[in-house]
Amino acid sequence: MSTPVKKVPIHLQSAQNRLLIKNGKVVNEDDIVEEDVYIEDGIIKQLGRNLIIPGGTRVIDARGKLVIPGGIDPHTHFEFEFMNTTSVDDFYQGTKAAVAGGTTMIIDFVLVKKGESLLDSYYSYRQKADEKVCCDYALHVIISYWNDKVFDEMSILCSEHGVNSFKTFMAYSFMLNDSELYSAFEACKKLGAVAMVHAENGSIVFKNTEKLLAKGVTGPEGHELSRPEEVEAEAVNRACTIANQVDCPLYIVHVMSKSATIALAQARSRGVRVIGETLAAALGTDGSHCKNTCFQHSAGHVLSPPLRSDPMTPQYLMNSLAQNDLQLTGSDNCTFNKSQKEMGLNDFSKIPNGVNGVEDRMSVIWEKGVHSGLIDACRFVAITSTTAAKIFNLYPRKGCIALGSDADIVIWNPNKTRTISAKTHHQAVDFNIFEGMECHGVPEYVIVNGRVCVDDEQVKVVQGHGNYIECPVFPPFVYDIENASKLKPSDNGDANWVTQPTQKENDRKVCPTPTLPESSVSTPSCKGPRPEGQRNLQDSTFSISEDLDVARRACIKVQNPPGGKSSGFW
Ligand SMILES: NC(=O)NCCC(=O)O
Ligand SMILES: [Zn+2]
Repeated sequence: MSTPVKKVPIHLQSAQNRLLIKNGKVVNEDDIVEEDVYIEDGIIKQLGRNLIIPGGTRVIDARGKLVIPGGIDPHTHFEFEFMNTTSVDDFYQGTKAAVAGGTTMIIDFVLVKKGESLLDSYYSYRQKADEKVCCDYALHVIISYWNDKVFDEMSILCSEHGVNSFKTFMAYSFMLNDSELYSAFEACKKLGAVAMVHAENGSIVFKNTEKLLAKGVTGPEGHELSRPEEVEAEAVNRACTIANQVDCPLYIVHVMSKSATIALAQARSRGVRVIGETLAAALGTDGSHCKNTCFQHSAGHVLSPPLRSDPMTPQYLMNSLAQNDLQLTGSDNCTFNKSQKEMGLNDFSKIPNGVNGVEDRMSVIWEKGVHSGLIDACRFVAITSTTAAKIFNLYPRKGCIALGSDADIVIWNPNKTRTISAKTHHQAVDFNIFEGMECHGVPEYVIVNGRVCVDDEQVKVVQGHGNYIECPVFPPFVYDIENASKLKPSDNGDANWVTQPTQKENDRKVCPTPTLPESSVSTPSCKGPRPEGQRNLQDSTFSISEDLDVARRACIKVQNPPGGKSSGFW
């Protein structure tokens, strides 16, 4: 006989799904507004001061803190079968770590082995991920070979499965040649999908590797020697040329060097529609690990393209993000334990490529970008969340704090610090490339689809809480720039595209007509019966008193945040 579950009265059931974030500064990519955020059933339902909210709502006081859109990491490789092994962060541990660090959505890559079906590979990823993910996720699909059937399957993935992006490789054994890249980009253009590319000249890497090994260079230092900056920059330039020939917008993953950034910026200035992503790894570490004589340490930093030995690279990349020469950041989280890295003990080309970053990306970018004064909080939001949402056609559902948007929100305390360590991180991997880095900026609360999954720094994720998110084709921000620039989140909670409101309408949204003081409409308790074994998800302390005048005074829209406004991505 199964255990009976007590029924909860309907009004108490929904109280568990209500949340009010009070007194914080809401940061979007284009402004900072002092306003409260009311969430119900996973959706942002009200914004402003002195909101009328139902009794029993949990209240989180965000005074002195920033309320930002949850991070979107557009580049992870969880349980990725690669270089004769499998990455150790799976969809549970990987998304748990993501949430712990303030990322509320990830986009992973479906590995399609040469000759295998794209659809079958997609189904197998869905099967692996759906039951494990702690936050929402979407999927890019890898194109590792080319023929007509590949196009047919791409088309089905786009029309029936919400895939709107395909990644090609110019390196590794599954790289495409130029004519295959041409066909793959042409296909993306036809389908309205985002073409993505890993840009390194794989043929040169192969020849260099042979030469280095023959000369007896077998240690991890051989990794960067075999893939120097110009090998990355050449591929960036070639990929831009091919994409431009077929008039296909292009997304270059993990731009890791000055030379590659310059090649990308030059292409952009010629009018090529190319988007550049860089990594937390490249912004937070430099190539100094190459000089380390400890194999584990050096091998732990091996990824492709490599971290660069030029120590100015991280700052150069951050400046490029500030100036919009690069547009967004990912982690490329693809983690291997020390024992797996040892597969390359006698041959650097056998060290599984990949590092961590999904948990620490937000903190590292805050530290190196905002705390160091190179970017403002708005640009931080753009490069960690909003731009990814726009590119993959999820905006304004994701990537912003607006009426009708998903309640994927982080309460960010810029005054707290934490020190990164493999001993305390939530990832499965036994190494952390940011070990010992002190970061200002701590995600104190992380709300995923309306549920508090980091609660006063305590991680309380639920396996399977995340959903697969379908990404529609033809993202306006990639394919229809003129119209996209007129679009913004709706004012009525519909999360649909609407034209820009007038300033008056905007002010109304920001400062709704003051109503009764909150203390007179809220119930100072949310405790009540709940089903056996089920916690009230939104239980917490409740602040009763709030002075109306203070609340009114606090309703200030910051039009020009310090450090300047952030810009668009073309
Ligand atoms: N980047 C890396 O070294 N590993 C993951 C696979 C890839 O994206 O190249
Ligand atoms: Zn990758």
